[in-house]
Amino acid sequence: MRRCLFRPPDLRTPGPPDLSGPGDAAALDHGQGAPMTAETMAGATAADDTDDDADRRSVPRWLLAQMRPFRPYIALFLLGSLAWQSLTAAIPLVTGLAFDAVLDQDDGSPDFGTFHAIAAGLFALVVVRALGGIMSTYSLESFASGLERNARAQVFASLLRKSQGYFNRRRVGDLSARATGDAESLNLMVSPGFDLAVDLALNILMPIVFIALVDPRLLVSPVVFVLLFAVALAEHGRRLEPVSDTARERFGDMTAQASESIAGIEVVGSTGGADQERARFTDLARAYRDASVRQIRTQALALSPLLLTLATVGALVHSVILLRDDSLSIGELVAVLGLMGTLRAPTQLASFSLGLIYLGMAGAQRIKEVVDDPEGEDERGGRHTGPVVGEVAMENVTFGYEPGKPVLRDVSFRVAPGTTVAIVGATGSGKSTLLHLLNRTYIPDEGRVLVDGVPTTDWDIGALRSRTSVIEQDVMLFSRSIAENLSLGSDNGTDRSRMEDAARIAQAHDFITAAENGYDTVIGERGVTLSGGQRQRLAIARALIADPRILAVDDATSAVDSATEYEVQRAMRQASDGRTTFLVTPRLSRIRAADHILVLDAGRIVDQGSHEQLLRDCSLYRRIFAPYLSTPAPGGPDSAGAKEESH
Ligand SMILES: Nc1ncnc2c1ncn2[C@@H]1O[C@H](COP(=O)(O)OP(=O)(O)OP(=O)(O)O)[C@@H](O)[C@H]1O
Repeated sequence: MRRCLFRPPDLRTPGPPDLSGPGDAAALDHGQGAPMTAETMAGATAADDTDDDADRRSVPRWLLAQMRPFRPYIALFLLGSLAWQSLTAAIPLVTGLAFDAVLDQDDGSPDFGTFHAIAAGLFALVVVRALGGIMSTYSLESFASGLERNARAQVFASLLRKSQGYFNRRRVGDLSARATGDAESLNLMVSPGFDLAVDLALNILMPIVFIALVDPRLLVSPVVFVLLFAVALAEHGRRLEPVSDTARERFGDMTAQASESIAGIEVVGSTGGADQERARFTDLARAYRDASVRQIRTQALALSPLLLTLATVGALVHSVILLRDDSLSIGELVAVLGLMGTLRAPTQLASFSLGLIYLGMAGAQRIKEVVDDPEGEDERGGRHTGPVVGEVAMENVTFGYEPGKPVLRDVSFRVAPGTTVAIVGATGSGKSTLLHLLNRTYIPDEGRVLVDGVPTTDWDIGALRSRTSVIEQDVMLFSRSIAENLSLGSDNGTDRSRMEDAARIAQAHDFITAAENGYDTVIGERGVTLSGGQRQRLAIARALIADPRILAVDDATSAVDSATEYEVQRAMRQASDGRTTFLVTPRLSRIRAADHILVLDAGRIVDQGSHEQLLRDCSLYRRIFAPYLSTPAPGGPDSAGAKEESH
């Protein structure tokens, strides 16, 4: 082979997608642009209506669409390969002429003049062949890495568009395996997979053309070989397809398990579940290894090398017969055997090439499942934009994470802008779920959520979310600088003074500036770790930078010490000032101070009103707060976890 392009997959370190470069940017645009998306989306919708086989058949079409932007690279690659292969096939022929010039002259004396001319020609052939090789290698590598990068970028972009419900139903590790390992399998499919396949095709075509030039009668052996080879290869591919699919799926399972264990490492450690996790991972790693070994074993069982040996013996016998009849010269015999020899390397590598192509197809299938899957696309978003004032209402809202299992039932309320609304209820009654409907993290199954009188499904998602902030129970911070974490998703985030103002309100400025690099301190992996209270205050600051009109706070301060809790509560109070605030909190003082309180019981609003009203009229509310009130109410304490403030 002219190049050694294959790098074992496990030795390669895929870098981050490089989106630079004009040609590549165009390619990426094409990969995600309207015409192709429409086409592929249409394909996906059709595929949903048909069976798995139909979906599998559409994978080559999807792949072709992905390859279309790389047509110039493909053309250069084919041209370079053609130059390489035709000149490689010509060399034995020219060498044969050199033999004839020296050995096979009628007068018995060698013709050195012709010999030197042929030698010079050979040198020129070798130089041109080398240039062809360089051109094809460069084009192929650009094509392969561009395809991988585009696929990766498409998976990532597509995941960012999916709704929360989509992720609830899938394993994060499996999804990231699609953006990494499966995208890489596309690269390997092209280089060296396609490269070897093109070599194979040209290496079969060229010798046949040149053998026909020597003597058409000698075509018998190679043509019979080609026909049998094609049949053997088709059968081989049929066996490779399912094992390749399984290998990619096992890779996804293994990655999903690894990422879940690492994400939950705290729980794994604290529950002593490390051995269990290790055993589970070992099982999945073994399943992946077994699937890969099965794939390679299937690859190795190709018949083509045996067929080639038989064909070469056939060509030799045939040539010797023709030589005896004086129909063939020694030089022609040398040329024919040389041409048959050029078939060896690609024939041996045919099953390897096919294996990579099938692995790439399996990877493409898994990538396509994400990219073309309309499920979870947040497409019910409308076009309504405009400033959010902050009036919020729910009208007969019913919602469940799974069909037929409603978590919220027939929820209705309406609050004016600037109202602070506390939501109380037993654990699991749907308090956090209600918050998630406000910024359309989820969409109700029935009924409507209205912001300023407009259903959230009619709002432009960006316009709605830019002025609606949710502070989650579990604060997610990225391993980036504090400043980058604070400015996440906010147009105002780059303004340092605004950021500092928000951090002051959130009671976070002091501990941020006390860190070695202040706002540029990197959190997590490579930087400092933060306490639960500090993380919460950063989340509050992050929410405030966006200057939201609607603030939803899922407050779980019970996990922090009382001094920190005091800081967090102070921050929460200031944050809600002048904003429509929805508050899920265990702090009685915060609930009592709310303008409006919703009492949830098993997903239904059983009562709503002010603290005094509810104490008077709502028995559930009284039961919840009985332990903290001077006059105990009948029924005893409830599990809502409300507690009196310590400061
Ligand atoms: N992502 C999810 N997928 C499926 N079910 C969920 C999901 N999140 C919550 N649930 C279920 O919905 C129900 C309500 O959960 P939710 O978190 O809204 O209750 P909550 O009142 O906020 O509880 P807590 O006070 O314990 O935080 C629970 O039965 C819960 O198991």
